[in-house]
Amino acid sequence: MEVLVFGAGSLGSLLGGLLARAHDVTLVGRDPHVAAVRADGLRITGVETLDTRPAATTDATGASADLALVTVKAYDTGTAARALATGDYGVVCSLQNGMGNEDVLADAVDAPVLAGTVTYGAGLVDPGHVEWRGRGTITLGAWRPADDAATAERIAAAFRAADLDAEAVGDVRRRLWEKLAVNAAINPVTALARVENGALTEEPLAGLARSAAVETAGVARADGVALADETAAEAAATVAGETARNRSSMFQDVSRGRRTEIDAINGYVADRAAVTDRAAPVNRALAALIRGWERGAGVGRSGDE
Ligand SMILES: NC(=O)C1=CN([C@@H]2O[C@H](COP(=O)(O)OP(=O)(O)OC[C@H]3O[C@@H](n4cnc5c(N)ncnc54)[C@H](O)[C@@H]3O)[C@@H](O)[C@H]2O)C=CC1
Ligand SMILES: CC(C)(CO)C(=O)C(=O)O
Repeated sequence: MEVLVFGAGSLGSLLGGLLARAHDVTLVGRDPHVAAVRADGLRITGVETLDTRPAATTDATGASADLALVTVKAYDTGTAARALATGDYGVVCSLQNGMGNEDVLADAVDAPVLAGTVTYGAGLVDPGHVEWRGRGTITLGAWRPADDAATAERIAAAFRAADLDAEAVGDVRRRLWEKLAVNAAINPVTALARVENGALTEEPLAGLARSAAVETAGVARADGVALADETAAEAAATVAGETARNRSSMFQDVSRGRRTEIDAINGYVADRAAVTDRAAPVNRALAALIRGWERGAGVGRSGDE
């Protein structure tokens, strides 16, 4: 299968490098990483060590592939969608955190759209070198009713052919909302308190994280997705415990003075709450605090706004 990975950062480089074991992969990213991959190939270390040679480019204009995976940060999805719209793809699949990405892609591209959640962990350590930080699962599903479920099965099988753990599911919207509840609970709280994920398993932060997750579940239900309060709260608590020594991606972004994915996480929950006439004071406050930090830090909002 020809696979184009749009967003060759941490996750895109890991998945692209692993997929290159079985497929014809092109990474779309930025220099100096792309230049390093073109010159010397892509090195994966960590869980396994692997040297691969996917193709790499900084410009996807007019490209084509059987599958386009989208692995940019959520604030870059609009740019990715516009670039993909100039090409020809059999399927487009978002593997990003947060909500709203699939709708942006579906509005732009003339192809079936899949949504996915990923629990693999990755970090770009140097140009041409990605660290594989944790095994996980890729869960895929058709985004719109018109996006055939058999397509999700076929793409999950393509991941498995490259020895990745992947499954197709019929309830991908619920899976995305559950992951959203986890991220809404863990990411801003750890970023603001500057603590590892494990700090959310006890007070004084456990109650705050739980409130964010439960509130997200209520908004999901108002949006037509059956996510119980306790399922969301338990998912957040379980992930915080299982990733106790991790710094969440938002904590890492804030520590490095980089823009966060707050708009697609707590910001999305607060926006959907407003549309459905619900209050979401916890998510709204967390979003305001992180946006306030971004503004104070002068973190660029040059992406899609
Ligand atoms: N890193 C991880 O372990 C995981 C990340 N995720 C999610 O995956 C998404 C990506 O995360 P990361 O890989 O950590 O971010 P990242 O910032 O490391 O990678 C994104 C890459 O996309 C590139 N990019 C953005 N716009 C581009 C454009 N127009 N043309 C070419 N390249 C472009 C950036 O240069 C960057 O290298 C996020 O939504 C994140 O929440 C989900 C699960 C695990
Ligand atoms: C699940 C969690 C919270 C793990 O750190 C994550 O997805 C993130 O950091 O963005």
